[in-house]
Amino acid sequence: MPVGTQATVKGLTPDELGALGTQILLCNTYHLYLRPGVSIVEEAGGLHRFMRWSGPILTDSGGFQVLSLTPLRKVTDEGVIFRSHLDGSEHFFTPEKVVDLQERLGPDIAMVLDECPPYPASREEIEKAVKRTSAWAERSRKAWRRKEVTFFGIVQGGVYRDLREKSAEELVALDFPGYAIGGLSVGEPKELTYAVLDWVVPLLPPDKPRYLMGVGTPEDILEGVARGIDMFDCVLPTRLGRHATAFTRRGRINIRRAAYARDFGPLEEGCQCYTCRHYTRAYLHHLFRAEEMLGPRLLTLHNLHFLFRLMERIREAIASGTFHHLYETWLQERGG
Ligand SMILES: CCCSCc1cc(N)cc2c(=O)[nH]c(N)nc12
Ligand SMILES: [Zn+2]
Repeated sequence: MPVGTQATVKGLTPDELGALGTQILLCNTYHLYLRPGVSIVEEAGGLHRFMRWSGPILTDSGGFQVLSLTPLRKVTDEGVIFRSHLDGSEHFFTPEKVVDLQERLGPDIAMVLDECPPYPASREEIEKAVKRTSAWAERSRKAWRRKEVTFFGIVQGGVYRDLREKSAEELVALDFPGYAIGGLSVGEPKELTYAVLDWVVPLLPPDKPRYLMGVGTPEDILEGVARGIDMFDCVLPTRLGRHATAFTRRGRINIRRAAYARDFGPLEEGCQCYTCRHYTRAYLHHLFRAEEMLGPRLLTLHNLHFLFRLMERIREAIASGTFHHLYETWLQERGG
């Protein structure tokens, strides 16, 4: 799921996103609440009309952004007091308010307000966050009115097995249509990320979607799928694309490097994306050196295509019962 935080996947049009095979876009309640404001999106007829994207949209609740973007904030059992990273104005998010904001934005899937502690965090901090996250999830479930918007619960619990199991059990008891695993991809070692998945996924309903928030690289996606994850979001393909870094089967390349100045091959041999079918590494190298707008756009197109193609191959492999072969060969090739 490409991240389009402020109602745009940076540099790409909805037509380009559709042509790539994008399934769901992510937008961010925290950012849209601050700018342009929910009322303007509501007056436009909701997010799909405002940004001219007719496909599915998922919005994050903003809890994570408040904790990561705004230094001045206070978390209480009632909700989160924070200051805007734009103008320092003070705001107060409660689970009920965040449900209302998202019902007015009108995504297809919305995340309830959760508390995602930083990594590392003490067991006491994690315990408090799990308690709040479950209480807020229950309040969100009760405040949910508009059924065209599907709310997912978010499991927290840091890297403590018993707290992860407690959080999962309390969220599952609230019977959400889908579940996210939060509190990961916050700087913890990869082995711990995967261990948490081994603990939590078996506790989630097998017939409902599982969404691993904030992940990830091609390797992380394979590891996540191997542990039962269905949905991923990540800023990597777009953010790396804007900073001249392209995904390839053999790892990442930074196209600004002098080595590519006279390299007249495609970014990746065999890649069928628009960028690889039309342009050479030398041209992309030039665009970035010249700081031309087209450079970031073309690398973003390639990176998103690369991840979508990987997911397509994963689906095909699962359907044909050969996923673990794909998993083994991909990770071996990458020395992963
Ligand atoms: C647009 C960004 C979507 S994912 C943001 C995110 C990323 C990561 N890594 C963790 C969390 C989390 O624990 N809770 C919430 N609400 N969001 C998280
Ligand atoms: Zn390509």
